[in-house]
Amino acid sequence: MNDRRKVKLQVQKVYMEYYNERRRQYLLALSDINLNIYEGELVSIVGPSGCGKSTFLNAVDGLLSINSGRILLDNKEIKKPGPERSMVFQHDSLFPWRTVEQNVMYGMEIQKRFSNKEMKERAEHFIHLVGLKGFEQQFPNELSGGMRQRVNIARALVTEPELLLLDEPFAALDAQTREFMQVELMKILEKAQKTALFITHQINEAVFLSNRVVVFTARPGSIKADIPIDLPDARTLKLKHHPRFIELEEQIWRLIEEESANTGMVTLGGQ
Ligand SMILES: Nc1ncnc2c1ncn2[C@@H]1O[C@H](COP(=O)(O)OP(=O)(O)OP(=O)(O)O)[C@@H](O)[C@H]1O
Repeated sequence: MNDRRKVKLQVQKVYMEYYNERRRQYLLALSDINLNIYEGELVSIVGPSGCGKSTFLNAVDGLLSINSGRILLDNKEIKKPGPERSMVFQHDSLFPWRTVEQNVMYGMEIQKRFSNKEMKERAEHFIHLVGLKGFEQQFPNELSGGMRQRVNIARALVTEPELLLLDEPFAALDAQTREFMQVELMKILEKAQKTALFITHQINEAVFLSNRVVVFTARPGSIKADIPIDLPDARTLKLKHHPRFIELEEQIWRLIEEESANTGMVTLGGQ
Protein backbone atom coordinates (compact mmCIF):
# COMPACT_ATOMS: atom_id res chain seq x y z
CA MET A 1 0.00 0.00 0.00
CA ASN A 2 1.27 3.46 -0.86
CA ASP A 3 1.10 5.32 2.44
CA ARG A 4 1.17 9.08 1.81
CA ARG A 5 1.10 10.12 5.45
CA LYS A 6 4.23 11.77 6.78
CA VAL A 7 6.29 9.49 9.00
CA LYS A 8 7.22 11.33 12.16
CA LEU A 9 8.96 8.67 14.22
CA GLN A 10 10.83 5.70 12.80
CA VAL A 11 11.98 2.92 15.07
CA GLN A 12 14.21 0.44 13.29
CA LYS A 13 15.50 -2.86 14.66
CA VAL A 14 15.91 -1.54 18.18
CA TYR A 15 17.54 -3.71 20.83
CA MET A 16 18.28 -2.54 24.34
CA GLU A 17 19.78 -4.35 27.30
CA TYR A 18 20.46 -3.36 30.88
CA TYR A 19 23.50 -4.43 32.83
CA ASN A 20 22.82 -5.42 36.40
CA GLU A 21 25.99 -4.58 38.33
CA ARG A 22 25.04 -6.58 41.40
CA ARG A 23 24.27 -9.76 39.50
CA ARG A 24 26.82 -9.10 36.77
CA GLN A 25 24.19 -10.00 34.25
CA TYR A 26 22.81 -8.50 31.09
CA LEU A 27 19.05 -8.32 30.75
CA LEU A 28 17.51 -7.89 27.33
CA ALA A 29 14.65 -5.39 27.68
CA LEU A 30 13.77 -4.65 24.04
CA SER A 31 14.17 -6.98 21.10
CA ASP A 32 13.86 -5.99 17.45
CA ILE A 33 11.34 -3.15 17.76
CA ASN A 34 10.23 -1.80 14.39
CA LEU A 35 7.58 0.89 14.34
CA ASN A 36 6.53 3.92 12.32
CA ILE A 37 4.41 6.66 13.83
CA TYR A 38 2.77 9.11 11.49
CA GLU A 39 2.18 12.82 11.93
CA GLY A 40 -0.80 13.59 14.14
CA GLU A 41 -1.18 10.00 15.37
CA LEU A 42 -1.64 8.98 18.96
CA VAL A 43 -0.19 5.51 19.44
CA SER A 44 -0.48 3.63 22.71
CA ILE A 45 1.86 0.94 23.92
CA VAL A 46 0.38 -1.74 26.16
CA GLY A 47 1.75 -5.03 27.43
CA PRO A 48 2.36 -7.12 30.51
CA SER A 49 4.09 -5.52 33.47
CA GLY A 50 7.86 -5.33 32.98
CA CYS A 51 7.72 -5.87 29.22
CA GLY A 52 9.77 -2.77 28.44
CA LYS A 53 7.21 -0.03 27.81
CA SER A 54 8.95 2.63 29.90
CA THR A 55 12.33 1.51 28.58
CA PHE A 56 11.04 2.06 25.08
CA LEU A 57 9.64 5.51 25.89
CA ASN A 58 12.88 6.53 27.59
CA ALA A 59 14.84 5.36 24.56
CA VAL A 60 12.63 7.49 22.29
CA ASP A 61 13.16 10.42 24.66
CA GLY A 62 16.91 9.84 24.40
CA LEU A 63 17.28 9.27 28.16
CA LEU A 64 18.49 5.71 27.53
CA SER A 65 20.93 4.60 24.87
CA ILE A 66 19.93 1.65 22.75
CA ASN A 67 22.38 -1.13 21.96
CA SER A 68 21.55 -1.41 18.29
CA GLY A 69 19.09 -0.13 15.75
CA ARG A 70 17.98 3.43 15.10
CA ILE A 71 15.29 5.81 16.31
CA LEU A 72 14.62 8.77 14.02
CA LEU A 73 12.39 11.77 14.54
CA ASP A 74 11.76 13.71 11.35
CA ASN A 75 14.59 11.69 9.79
CA LYS A 76 17.06 12.81 12.46
CA GLU A 77 18.56 10.16 14.68
CA ILE A 78 17.78 10.45 18.39
CA LYS A 79 20.90 10.20 20.54
CA LYS A 80 20.00 12.26 23.61
CA PRO A 81 17.07 14.27 25.02
CA GLY A 82 16.16 17.27 22.92
CA PRO A 83 13.62 20.09 22.73
CA GLU A 84 11.68 18.38 19.94
CA ARG A 85 10.44 15.80 22.47
CA SER A 86 8.52 16.38 25.71
CA MET A 87 7.66 13.84 28.35
CA VAL A 88 4.72 13.80 30.75
CA PHE A 89 5.18 11.42 33.68
CA GLN A 90 2.74 9.65 35.98
CA HIS A 91 3.59 11.89 38.91
CA ASP A 92 3.57 15.56 38.31
CA SER A 93 7.00 17.08 38.31
CA LEU A 94 5.95 20.62 39.14
CA PHE A 95 8.04 22.93 41.29
CA PRO A 96 5.96 23.63 44.43
CA TRP A 97 7.49 27.09 44.86
CA ARG A 98 6.51 28.21 41.35
CA THR A 99 3.06 29.34 40.27
CA VAL A 100 1.22 27.58 37.43
CA GLU A 101 2.46 30.24 35.02
CA GLN A 102 6.05 30.02 36.27
CA ASN A 103 5.96 26.21 36.04
CA VAL A 104 4.72 26.36 32.47
CA MET A 105 7.43 28.91 31.62
CA TYR A 106 10.24 26.78 33.08
CA GLY A 107 11.10 24.77 29.94
CA MET A 108 11.17 27.94 27.85
CA GLU A 109 13.49 29.64 30.34
CA ILE A 110 15.93 26.72 30.04
CA GLN A 111 15.77 26.74 26.25
CA LYS A 112 16.34 30.51 26.02
CA ARG A 113 14.59 30.58 22.65
CA PHE A 114 11.87 33.05 23.55
CA SER A 115 11.77 36.63 24.80
CA ASN A 116 10.12 37.35 28.16
CA LYS A 117 7.06 38.70 26.39
CA GLU A 118 6.80 35.59 24.16
CA MET A 119 7.22 33.29 27.14
CA LYS A 120 4.37 34.99 28.98
CA GLU A 121 2.10 34.94 25.94
CA ARG A 122 2.84 31.31 25.16
CA ALA A 123 2.34 30.25 28.78
CA GLU A 124 -1.02 32.02 28.82
CA HIS A 125 -2.07 30.37 25.54
CA PHE A 126 -1.26 26.84 26.73
CA ILE A 127 -2.69 27.36 30.21
CA HIS A 128 -5.96 28.34 28.51
CA LEU A 129 -5.68 25.40 26.10
CA VAL A 130 -5.58 22.91 28.98
CA GLY A 131 -8.55 24.62 30.62
CA LEU A 132 -6.78 26.40 33.47
CA LYS A 133 -7.64 29.99 32.65
CA GLY A 134 -7.79 31.93 35.92
CA PHE A 135 -5.36 29.60 37.72
CA GLU A 136 -2.15 31.19 36.40
CA GLN A 137 -1.05 32.54 39.77
CA GLN A 138 -1.99 29.51 41.87
CA PHE A 139 0.63 27.20 43.36
CA PRO A 140 0.61 23.42 42.73
CA ASN A 141 -0.58 22.60 46.27
CA GLU A 142 -3.70 24.68 45.58
CA LEU A 143 -4.67 22.45 42.63
CA SER A 144 -6.30 19.01 42.34
CA GLY A 145 -4.40 16.02 40.88
CA GLY A 146 -6.17 16.40 37.53
CA MET A 147 -5.34 20.12 37.41
CA ARG A 148 -1.69 19.44 38.19
CA GLN A 149 -1.52 16.97 35.30
CA ARG A 150 -3.03 19.65 33.06
CA VAL A 151 -0.20 21.96 34.09
CA ASN A 152 2.26 19.20 33.20
CA ILE A 153 0.63 18.81 29.80
CA ALA A 154 0.75 22.58 29.22
CA ARG A 155 4.39 22.57 30.25
CA ALA A 156 5.14 19.76 27.80
CA LEU A 157 3.33 21.47 24.92
CA VAL A 158 4.53 25.03 25.45
CA THR A 159 7.96 24.42 23.91
CA GLU A 160 6.24 23.10 20.76
CA PRO A 161 7.72 19.61 20.71
CA GLU A 162 7.34 17.52 17.58
CA LEU A 163 6.55 14.47 19.68
CA LEU A 164 4.77 14.19 23.01
CA LEU A 165 5.67 11.22 25.21
CA LEU A 166 3.21 10.28 27.94
CA ASP A 167 4.18 7.66 30.51
CA GLU A 168 1.02 6.65 32.38
CA PRO A 169 0.04 10.30 32.87
CA PHE A 170 -3.31 9.53 34.51
CA ALA A 171 -2.34 6.53 36.65
CA ALA A 172 -2.37 8.50 39.88
CA LEU A 173 -5.83 9.99 39.30
CA ASP A 174 -9.14 8.65 40.59
CA ALA A 175 -11.31 6.80 38.06
CA GLN A 176 -13.69 9.67 37.40
CA THR A 177 -10.99 12.32 36.94
CA ARG A 178 -9.07 9.88 34.77
CA GLU A 179 -11.97 9.49 32.33
CA PHE A 180 -12.47 13.24 32.27
CA MET A 181 -8.78 13.80 31.56
CA GLN A 182 -8.88 11.26 28.70
CA VAL A 183 -11.53 13.36 26.96
CA GLU A 184 -9.61 16.55 27.73
CA LEU A 185 -6.35 15.11 26.39
CA MET A 186 -8.05 14.21 23.11
CA LYS A 187 -9.32 17.77 22.74
CA ILE A 188 -5.96 19.29 23.69
CA LEU A 189 -4.00 17.15 21.25
CA GLU A 190 -6.50 17.81 18.51
CA LYS A 191 -6.13 21.57 18.99
CA ALA A 192 -2.34 21.40 19.32
CA GLN A 193 -2.13 18.89 16.39
CA LYS A 194 0.51 16.80 18.08
CA THR A 195 1.93 13.36 17.46
CA ALA A 196 2.01 11.36 20.67
CA LEU A 197 3.24 8.11 22.12
CA PHE A 198 1.30 7.00 25.16
CA ILE A 199 1.94 4.27 27.71
CA THR A 200 -0.84 2.87 29.79
CA HIS A 201 -1.84 -0.23 31.74
CA GLN A 202 -5.48 0.40 30.97
CA ILE A 203 -6.66 -1.20 27.74
CA ASN A 204 -9.84 0.83 27.89
CA GLU A 205 -7.83 4.06 27.98
CA ALA A 206 -5.58 2.91 25.13
CA VAL A 207 -8.53 2.07 22.86
CA PHE A 208 -10.34 5.29 23.72
CA LEU A 209 -7.40 7.61 23.03
CA SER A 210 -5.51 5.97 20.20
CA ASN A 211 -5.35 5.72 16.46
CA ARG A 212 -3.34 2.53 16.98
CA VAL A 213 -2.57 0.29 19.91
CA VAL A 214 0.74 -1.53 19.87
CA VAL A 215 0.88 -4.63 22.06
CA PHE A 216 4.27 -5.68 23.42
CA THR A 217 5.23 -9.25 24.21
CA ALA A 218 6.48 -10.13 27.68
CA ARG A 219 10.14 -9.21 28.22
CA PRO A 220 12.14 -8.87 26.12
CA GLY A 221 9.59 -6.49 24.67
CA SER A 222 8.92 -6.91 20.98
CA ILE A 223 5.85 -6.04 18.98
CA LYS A 224 3.19 -8.73 19.22
CA ALA A 225 0.42 -6.81 17.46
CA ASP A 226 -0.22 -3.38 15.97
CA ILE A 227 -3.96 -2.77 16.03
CA PRO A 228 -5.63 0.12 14.17
CA ILE A 229 -8.47 1.55 16.21
CA ASP A 230 -11.20 1.85 13.63
CA LEU A 231 -13.54 3.99 15.73
CA PRO A 232 -14.88 7.43 14.84
CA ASP A 233 -12.44 10.29 15.45
CA ALA A 234 -14.97 12.22 17.54
CA ARG A 235 -14.70 10.24 20.76
CA THR A 236 -17.04 10.75 23.63
CA LEU A 237 -17.26 8.56 26.71
CA LYS A 238 -20.42 7.01 25.24
CA LEU A 239 -18.18 5.29 22.69
CA LYS A 240 -16.85 3.02 25.45
CA HIS A 241 -20.19 1.14 25.29
CA HIS A 242 -20.06 0.68 21.50
CA PRO A 243 -19.83 -3.01 20.44
CA ARG A 244 -16.73 -2.33 18.31
CA PHE A 245 -15.01 -0.62 21.28
CA ILE A 246 -15.70 -3.63 23.47
CA GLU A 247 -14.54 -5.99 20.74
CA LEU A 248 -11.21 -4.15 20.38
CA GLU A 249 -10.78 -4.08 24.14
CA GLU A 250 -11.34 -7.85 24.33
CA GLN A 251 -8.98 -8.53 21.43
CA ILE A 252 -6.17 -6.58 23.12
CA TRP A 253 -6.96 -8.08 26.50
CA ARG A 254 -6.61 -11.61 25.05
CA LEU A 255 -3.25 -10.75 23.46
CA ILE A 256 -1.86 -9.43 26.74
CA GLU A 257 -3.29 -12.33 28.67
CA GLU A 258 -1.48 -14.75 26.38
CA GLU A 259 1.77 -12.94 27.12
CA SER A 260 1.11 -12.72 30.84
CA ALA A 261 0.40 -16.46 30.86
CA ASN A 262 3.81 -17.07 29.28
CA THR A 263 5.49 -15.34 32.20
CA GLY A 264 3.23 -16.82 34.85
CA MET A 265 1.63 -13.42 35.54
CA VAL A 266 -2.10 -13.49 36.09
CA THR A 267 -3.12 -9.87 35.90
CA LEU A 268 -1.84 -6.56 34.68
CA GLY A 269 -0.65 -3.86 37.02
CA GLY A 270 -3.28 -1.16 37.51
CA GLN A 271 -6.02 -3.04 35.62
N1 LIG B 1 17.72 0.47 35.35
C1 LIG B 1 17.48 -0.80 35.15
N2 LIG B 1 18.43 -1.74 35.35
C2 LIG B 1 18.20 -3.05 35.15
N3 LIG B 1 17.01 -3.55 34.72
C3 LIG B 1 16.02 -2.66 34.50
C4 LIG B 1 16.18 -1.26 34.71
N4 LIG B 1 15.01 -0.64 34.40
C5 LIG B 1 14.16 -1.60 34.04
N5 LIG B 1 14.75 -2.81 34.08
C6 LIG B 1 14.15 -4.10 33.73
O1 LIG B 1 13.79 -4.02 32.34
C7 LIG B 1 12.53 -4.64 32.12
C8 LIG B 1 11.58 -3.63 31.48
O2 LIG B 1 11.27 -2.62 32.44
P1 LIG B 1 10.26 -1.42 32.11
O3 LIG B 1 10.19 -0.56 33.30
O4 LIG B 1 10.66 -0.80 30.83
O5 LIG B 1 8.89 -2.23 31.88
P2 LIG B 1 7.40 -1.68 31.83
O6 LIG B 1 6.72 -2.47 30.76
O7 LIG B 1 7.38 -0.21 31.72
O8 LIG B 1 6.89 -2.13 33.26
P3 LIG B 1 5.56 -1.71 34.08
O9 LIG B 1 4.40 -2.00 33.17
O10 LIG B 1 5.58 -2.62 35.27
O11 LIG B 1 5.69 -0.26 34.43
C9 LIG B 1 12.06 -5.16 33.47
O12 LIG B 1 12.39 -6.53 33.56
C10 LIG B 1 12.85 -4.35 34.47
O13 LIG B 1 13.10 -5.11 35.64
